[in-house]
Amino acid sequence: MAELKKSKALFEIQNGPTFLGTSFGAEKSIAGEVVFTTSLVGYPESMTDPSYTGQILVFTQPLIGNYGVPSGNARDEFNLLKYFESPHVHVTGIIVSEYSYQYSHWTAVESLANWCQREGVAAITGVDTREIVQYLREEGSSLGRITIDDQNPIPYSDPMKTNLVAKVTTKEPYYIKSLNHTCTVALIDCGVKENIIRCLVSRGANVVVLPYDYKIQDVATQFDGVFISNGPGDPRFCTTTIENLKQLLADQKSINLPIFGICLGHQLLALASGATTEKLKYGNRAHNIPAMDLTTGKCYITSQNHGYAVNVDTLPNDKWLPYFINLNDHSNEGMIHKFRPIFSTQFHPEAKGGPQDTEVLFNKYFENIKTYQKQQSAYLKLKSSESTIEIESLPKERVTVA
Ligand SMILES: NC(=O)CC[C@H](N)C(=O)O
Repeated sequence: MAELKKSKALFEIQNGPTFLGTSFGAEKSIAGEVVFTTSLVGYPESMTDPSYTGQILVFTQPLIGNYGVPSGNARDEFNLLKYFESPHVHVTGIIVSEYSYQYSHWTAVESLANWCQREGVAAITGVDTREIVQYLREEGSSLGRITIDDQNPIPYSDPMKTNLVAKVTTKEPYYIKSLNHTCTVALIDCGVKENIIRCLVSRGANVVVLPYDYKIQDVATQFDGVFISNGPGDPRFCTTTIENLKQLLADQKSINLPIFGICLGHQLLALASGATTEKLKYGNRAHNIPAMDLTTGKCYITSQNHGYAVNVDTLPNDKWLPYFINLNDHSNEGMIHKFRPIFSTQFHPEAKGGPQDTEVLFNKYFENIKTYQKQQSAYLKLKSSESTIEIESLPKERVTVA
């Protein structure tokens, strides 16, 4: 392992407090939106989750780095990344109270410091993360920056004012094959986590991953289901996806098509249905957030990472019902269509990290798919697309360069 240069680093919150600490990541000054997570483990998963693009992530867990970082090259039986949620780190910087200079884990191949340096991610240790989080909870998510040593500070900038999804979506469609194929799903990639794809292929779906702005409405009837992924930023910037989804929802040919959306996917589906979204004061980022299923009264402990939420009062109630509610702040956690096989959640049923209690929602999606397939074989003629994708010839992994 390379000797770690322990430069001084300054963390500043715009119009807020400043903290002097020690850099253990890339010697690169950065800026972004400061958010915090109260998750106890899972820093490799969180940092490679594309939904964190443009953000500086504060870990409230005081000791970070003690289990190192697993291999970003390891792949599972579906050729999906085994330990990461995408090939690269998406946070611009991380803030920890105490970085563990020693690490130990059977999957670790390098230290968190090494990884941050290779990935160009700023990292600062030796600051009071309790004080930072108290500030953010009072004042709300804020802009911040990390300045290394005597480098010039870079200007504060708000990543939420840009279309971040365009940055992280696959540049071309690609195709992941299941080992026990029963159906084919089109996944709209707004910054998809690897474990979402795994949850689909391991249940029997061949998954065609499409760029966020792909005209899904033109090809939807070629598939047994549509899935809308998680992703970074303000959902209202994803105008092309919202417009495409509007057209998909309005298309009579797709009236029985199962649709499932997670996190940003939920917000986009809500916007396409006529609802509005709002920015939460400081968001929900944790692995232990209680969400109640309003159709059963059952409560689940869920994995979350979001800064925006659907305004439940704006859901058109002739068609939609709120599905889950957050039992901490009572924000909306999902919606379900009254007559069609469509539902979505604000939390992450695929977890990684976090509890897998709500993974059963993928089973529900597959039940909807099975029903749809039966209907389709009865009315085979309906299943005609205006255009079709030559699935077998698509690349077999995420396309990261245009
Ligand atoms: N994980 C996600 O998909 C996040 C959705 C959205 N970017 C938000 O912050 O609310």
